[in-house]
Amino acid sequence: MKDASIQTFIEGLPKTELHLHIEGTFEPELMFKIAKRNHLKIDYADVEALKRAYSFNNLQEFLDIYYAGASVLIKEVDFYDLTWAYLTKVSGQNVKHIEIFFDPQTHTDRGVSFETVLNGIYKALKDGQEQLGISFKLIMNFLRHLDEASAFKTLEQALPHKDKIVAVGLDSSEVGNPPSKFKNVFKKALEEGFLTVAHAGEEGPSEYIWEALDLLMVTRIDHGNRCLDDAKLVKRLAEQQTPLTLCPLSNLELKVVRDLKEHPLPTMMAHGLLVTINSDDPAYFGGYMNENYQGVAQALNLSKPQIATLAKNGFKASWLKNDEKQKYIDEIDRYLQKH
Ligand code: HPA
Ligand SMILES: [Zn+2]
Repeated sequence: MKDASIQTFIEGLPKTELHLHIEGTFEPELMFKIAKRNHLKIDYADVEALKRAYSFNNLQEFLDIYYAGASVLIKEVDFYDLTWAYLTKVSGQNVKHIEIFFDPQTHTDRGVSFETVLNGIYKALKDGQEQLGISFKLIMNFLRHLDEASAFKTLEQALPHKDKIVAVGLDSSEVGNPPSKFKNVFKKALEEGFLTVAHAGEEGPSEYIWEALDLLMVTRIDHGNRCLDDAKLVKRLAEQQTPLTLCPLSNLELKVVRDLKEHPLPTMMAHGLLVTINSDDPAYFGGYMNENYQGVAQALNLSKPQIATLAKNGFKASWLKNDEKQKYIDEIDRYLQKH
């Protein structure tokens, strides 16, 4: 049974989203609509058949379906509609600030121009800021299963758009593609003034988290579950308050955890780590922000103060200015007192 008061508490809480792949918000209904208007075929007969395929044993099985889905995005308006659908969804969940990923190589490798992708996403984000009051930062991810030369080419394409892209990150197939593979391109990105983040320790070992910190100079670790294998690493992350962007429902669906009751979140909180809740690829993993909070709150029996701490961590871990962070943190404290 869901605790109604916890659910209502989560729904009303001001929230951030710091780990979200915009291509992972592609709902089957919209996918079929866009495929149709682009005269493209999807391998599944209908929405229901496609949804039945969303059953994964690991990250790679998910990625294969995720890249196939993204392949019907062709025009700027497609990227706009994708992003706008996400924004309207999370606007209804009281999400106030987002720092989200896009994967240019998924599209440029199919012949879609970098600007088509970027402009569609960016225009929707601007409209979302004006019409829905959601502030945003945009992060460009390199696909780690491709080589560093391809990442360099992508970085070159981003250089005229520093006004729109604030950071670079690293995603896709983790095991066998360590952060060190991309140290030169991240060095160049840092010299160009981009912030850096990286997926590390989702399926890959704790060594990859060390590499992300020491070679890619990341300001946040995306996932980071495996840090708990290494006490020295946990100490470092806690001392530096390096944020971890956790994604509970993603971890469950990709079998990173067997059950949400076994999620490492409480252990991480007990170690003083700055952990945040995020949705990763909500169209594929069965839930947006409220559902991710609700999932861990219920499975781990979290209290309202603990849930409020997670929401405050989201603002602390963001790249908002300090006074903006404080404004939301104060708002959450007042909200907690009233509820
Ligand atoms: O969870 C993820 N991990 C790695 N790459 C990804 N690309 C989309 N989602 C993910
Ligand atoms: Zn991710």
